[in-house]
Order: sequence, then C-alpha cells, then structure tokens
Amino acid sequence: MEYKVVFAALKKVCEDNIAVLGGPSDLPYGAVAKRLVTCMRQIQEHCRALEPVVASFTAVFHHYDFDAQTPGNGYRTLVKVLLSCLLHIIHKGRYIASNYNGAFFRADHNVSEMEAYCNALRQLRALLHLAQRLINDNDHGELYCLQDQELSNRFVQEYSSMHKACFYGRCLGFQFSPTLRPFLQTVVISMVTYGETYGKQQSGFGLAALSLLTSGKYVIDPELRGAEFERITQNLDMKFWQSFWNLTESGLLTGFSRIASSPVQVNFTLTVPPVTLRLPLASDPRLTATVSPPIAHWGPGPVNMRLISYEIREGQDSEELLAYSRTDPPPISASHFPWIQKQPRSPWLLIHFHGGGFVAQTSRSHENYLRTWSKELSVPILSVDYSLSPEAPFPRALEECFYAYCWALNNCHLLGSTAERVCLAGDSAGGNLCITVSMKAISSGIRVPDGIMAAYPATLLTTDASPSRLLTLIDPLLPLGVLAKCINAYAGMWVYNACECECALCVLFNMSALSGTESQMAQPAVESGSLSSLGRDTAVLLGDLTQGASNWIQSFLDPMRTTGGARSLSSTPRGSPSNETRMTSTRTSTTNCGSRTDYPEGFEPLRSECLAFIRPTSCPIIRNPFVSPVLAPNNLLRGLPPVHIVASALDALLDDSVMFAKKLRDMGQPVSLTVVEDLPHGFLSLLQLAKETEVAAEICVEKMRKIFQKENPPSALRKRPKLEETYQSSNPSG
Ligand SMILES: CCCCCCCC/C=C\CCCCCCCC(=O)O[C@H]1CC[C@@]2(C)C(=CC[C@H]3[C@@H]4CC[C@H]([C@H](C)CCCC(C)C)[C@@]4(C)CC[C@@H]32)C1
Repeated sequence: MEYKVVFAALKKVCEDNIAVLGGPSDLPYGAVAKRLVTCMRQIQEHCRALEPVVASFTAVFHHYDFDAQTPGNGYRTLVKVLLSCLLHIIHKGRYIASNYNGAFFRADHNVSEMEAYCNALRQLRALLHLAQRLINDNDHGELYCLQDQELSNRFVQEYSSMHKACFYGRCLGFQFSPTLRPFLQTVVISMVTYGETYGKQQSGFGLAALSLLTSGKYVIDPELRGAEFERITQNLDMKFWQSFWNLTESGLLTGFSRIASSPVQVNFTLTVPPVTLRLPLASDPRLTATVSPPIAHWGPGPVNMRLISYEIREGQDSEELLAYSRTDPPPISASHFPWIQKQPRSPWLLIHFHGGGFVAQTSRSHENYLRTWSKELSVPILSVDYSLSPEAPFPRALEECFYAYCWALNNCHLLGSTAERVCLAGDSAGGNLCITVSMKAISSGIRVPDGIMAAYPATLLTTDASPSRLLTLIDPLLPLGVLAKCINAYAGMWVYNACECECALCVLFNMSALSGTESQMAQPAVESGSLSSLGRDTAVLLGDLTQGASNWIQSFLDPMRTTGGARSLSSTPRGSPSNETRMTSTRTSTTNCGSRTDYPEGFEPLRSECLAFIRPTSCPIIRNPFVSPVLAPNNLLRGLPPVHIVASALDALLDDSVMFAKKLRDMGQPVSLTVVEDLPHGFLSLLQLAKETEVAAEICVEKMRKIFQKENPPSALRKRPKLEETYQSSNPSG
C-alpha cells in the first residue's frame, strides 16, 4: 500500500504549509505566501480526487502485466510517475515549511517550483482520467484501444490541446533516475537553442555565438525553456528533428563517444551492390531461394553497413571484403599492422539495426554501445545503415535490412564469422526491423536468425492510445507530435504533412503526390522463384495505398470524422479560472481546441496556447504486419526465433513491448520480457551517462549471450508454418 503512505505524507505536508503560511499576515513574503497557500490547496484538491483513482488502478494493474514475475505496463507506469511527482512535492513542501523563515530562503524560486509541480500534477490527473477511460473501454488485459478508433482519435485531439510546457521546464525529467536529469536538461536546452538558430543563415562562428547567447536565456529561465520546447515539438518539421537527432553523428559527439567507449580494431563501412542473392532453403538446403535487392521507390540500389569487431578476425582484412569499403585510404587491417594477431572466425554473428524513428541516425551514432557489445561478446557486428524516411518510406528500410541479413549469411566468412549462430539486435525502430526482417525470413523460407534482442521496440505504429503512450505528453525525448511525424514519414504520408493547410487544393495536391508514390511503388519486384515475398508485399502495399487514398478522401469529405468535435462527450467548457495556478502561457477553456473530453467533478487540465496539429494517421500501411508486427496474424509470427525484449518502465512505448511479448507467449513462441526501471526510451544511447543505463545495457548483452550460447535446435529444425499459409496471411485483403 505504498501509495497510501505517499498520499498521507502529502496531506500532512500540505496542512503544515497552510498552517505556517496561512497564519498572520505579518509573515515575510506576503504575496509569495498567498501563492504558496493557493498552490497547496490545489494540490490537496488534486490528491483528494486522485487517491481513489490510484486505488482503482492498483487493484487491477497486475492483470496487464506480462506475467507475475515481470510487473510492468502503462497503468503501473502512470501510477509510478504520479507518485514520483507527489514525492517531489513532499520534498519541496517539507523544505519550504521548515525554511520559510530562514534568512536564505529563496521565496520566488521556491514558489515557482511548487507551482510548476502543481501544474504537472494537474496534467497528470488528466492523464489518469484518460487512462481510466481506457481501462473501462478496453477488453480485459488489453492495453491498446484498437477497437475504438473514435476514442483513440479523441485522445490525440485532447492531447493536442493540453499544456505540456510544465514538463519541460522546472519539472523536466522528474520521473527519471536523478543521475540522468542534468543530461536531459542539457538535451532540452540544446534542442530549444538549436530550434531558435535552426535555419538561420550564419557562419560557423556567428552560429556558435548566437547559440551560446540563446542557450543562456534558456538556462536561466525554465518557464521560457518549457514553452519554447512545447512550441518546437508541436510546430517544427521533420527536417528539424532529423537534423537535431543527427547531432549524434557530429564529429564532436562521435569523437567523445569513441574516447569513452572501448576501442575496436575493426570499424569501417561497406557498400554492398544490388545483386540477386541465392540462399539455401531452411527446409531443404539443397534447394535455394532467390532474394532480390531492395527495389521500392527508386529501384535497385546498394545497401550500406558498418562492420565493427573488437578483435580483427580471419576474413575481415580480405581483399574481397575491402573491395566493398569505400574508405580512402582503405580501412585499418592486419596487413597494415602485422603485429596485431588475427583471431580465427567467431562462431557468432550479430546483425544490428539502429533506432532513430526510421527518420534519423546511423550506425555511427550507435557506435558507443556497439563497441562495448563487440568487446563483451567477442563477436563481429554488422550494423545496417538502411535508407531513412521520409525520402525512403516503408518498405525500403525493411527491404534493405532483409537484404543485408541475407548478404551477411552468404558472406559471413568475410565478416570474421562462421555464423553458426546469428543474432539480430536493434533498439526502438531498429527493434521493429529485427522482428519484421525475421518475419520476412520465415515467409521466404530461408534460415531465420537464432534469436532477437529488441530493446524498447516499436511494434505498433498507429496512434492508437494505450496507457504508456499517454506519457508522450511528458516525455522530453518522445513527444507525440514528433512520433506522429516519424510514423507519417515511414508510412509515406509525409507529402501530406508538408502542408498543414486543409484547403481543397492542398488536399488534392497532396493526394496526387501520394499517388505518385504509389506509382513508384508499383515497380514489379524483380524476382525469380516463388519464395521471395518482396513482390507480394509491394502488392499488399499497393492495395493499402489505394485503400488509404480512399479513406483519406472520405475523411476530407467528412470533417466530423477527423475532428471528433461533434462526438465529444460534453460541449460545456470546464475549469474554473478563479482557482488557477499562476500560469502565463496556458488557458483553461477548451474553446477553439477542437476537442472536449469529459473530466469528472468539473476538473479541466491546463490548455496550451499553441495547438498541435497531430493527425492520427489513417493510412492503412501503418497496419501492415510488416510495419506493426503486433497486428500480424499468428501464422506470420509462428517460427520466429526466441525474442528477448528489454523495455523501460518509463518508456512511452512500454505497452508495445508488453503486448507483443504477450502475443508471442500466447502463441507458444519463445519470448522473454525484462522491464528496467526509471530510464527513458533510448537508454542504450545513454550508456555512459549513468550506472542505471549501464546495468540496463548489460541486461541486453546477457540476452544476446543467451541467444549465442543456447543449445537450441538448429533454426532449420524449428517448427514453421506451411509456406502457402504464410503467404496468404501476409496479404491483409486475402
Ligand atoms: C494520446 C494518444 C497517444 C497516442 C500515442 C501514439 C504514439 C505513437 C507510437 C508509436 C510510434 C513509433 C514510432 C517510431 C518510434 C521510434 C522511436 C525511436 O527510434 O526513438 C529514438 C529517436 C531518437 C532519440 C530521441 C532516441 C533516443 C536517444 C536520443 C538521443 C540522446 C542524445 C541525443 C542528442 C542529440 C545529443 C545531443 C547532446 C547535446 C548537444 C548535449 C538524442 C536526443 C538524439 C535523439 C535520440 C529515441
């Protein structure tokens, strides 16, 4: 009953503060005392309403866990985040009550902090009410709101109008491990500074000076920082996010990570030309399957990848491999350094797909943990630099990753491995690609990998609501506005997003641009042999696109369907400005926000000044099993190797992991789920920053070790579905 203790402590703190501050008016800081008392009263009121909600969540949230040993799901997370906010308030409140009369008490600072947490609490209360709706509406144990599109869309609308700035100012990252908070602060300050200088035509020096000046004001003024962050996440386009996220590619940061992480003997990029590959069939190695090079959108093209190996191994310095390298002078090899002793080929091979929302980053930005993995597992790693969206929407990245996987199987001897055991590993978007590449291997009839380690994978790319996804409101790394842009880019809907205008001309223009994509996708798959599923996927996609286009026109003709305005539950704006916390950039009325949601007891969250234009994507590509594997029919997933998922309890995509793991388990597929505490999405990229991220990354390493060491039956002997069955189910219309 941990929550009861927290609520009791908070009540006491509120009472103590009100008693101290609400006393005789000759106390110092009169106006400040008044603000603090108002604040404490509001906190009391929120807590009164929240305690029964938390009690109801606590009574049922174990039903949503993967299993009794793995507590973790969005409902637990929401309670955890709320309690963490309350603990901050308790801590602050106790400090204020005992130091208020002290000579060094910083009255303004402390009241602003308390107000910020009070606002955060108010918004969290709204999230908990929304989550309560999900509990009521969803089937037992179901975390997503898949059946009720209307409810999901309404959540997105509601989300778009809610105030978020309080989570990016003083309260930034309060939910995460304290050691990570200074880093998150630095990221947010860098992001808003970058946002301000982004697009300005300045020389390098001018830009540096401007950035320094701008960042100063955001360091000093957390409210300004929060408001600016909110504006940026809602308004800036995909190019900005790509450009900011790609800072991890910059020489300075990669240089730093190279110093901080293990040195490796082999680290260079390869470019594999597009040639048709032949691979033995898993069921009968005397027969072969043909795998065409990636073709979607612009026809056959090369695939880039990076080979990382802690020790140089046989084959890695071969002429044949170096011919694939475009580096000039050629990458370091044993022939350049004859004193380095070449190791024999490893029996293991790790193939890695990086994260970055399908739109940013490369193997280079993920090098810091890849080097460590290569050292700890003593394994060569091939990390694929797949083409990014929006330039290369689905299925290009998947085709390239699958092709790279096939090429690596055929050429493992060059990579320093005998590939007796092959593991796929990836984080976030890369985790999604690990799963979908394996599904492709199954449907092509070729060898499937021996295991998958997916860190915080995205398994459902729709904007369907789930309790953990509600956290996108407060997450500094994964705000919903940005995620929606990633999804649209990967689904090939970025042209539409390029213009937010709803006018008929723009919509028609965007439609025609869309059909342009469609016709490009219509290129026939160059295949021989019925086993490759590339052509089939393209056909499925075409079907999807046509369907998407008609849905789109439908939604354009029927605005009520997209705004959800007429179907909202209540038309009366709620909220009482009189008991508002001082908040300059927010409003409480829902007028103009296009969505109203019923909250109990006249409660109303704070509203944002600038509305986000988040469009729940209606394009059916997003429901394709090779995009959202959690929606895949069982026969596309049957035959997957053991899947080890490592997720974080505070990640907005936690429910993706839980639901996917449950799905596999219910099918009888081998799967494990580990939920680590208090870390943000993308914790692998933060490896060197805190003990907790190191521990979490170590769990990932152990999962991969398990895949490599386990005496599984060879993948060919694993039970797999009949091929005809697989093909049929990969076509949603079939
Ligand atoms: C209310 C209704 C709810 C509906 C919710 C719908 C939600 C949609 C759900 C699923 C969609 C999934 C879409 C795909 C998800 C992909 C996620 C995905 O891949 O996310 C990754 C995106 C890159 C990133 C943010 C990340 C991790 C680490 C980050 C990096 C850490 C440091 C890096 C800085 C640039 C360094 C700068 C240092 C400074 C100069 C000091 C930073 C921030 C770069 C970005 C990454 C996670």
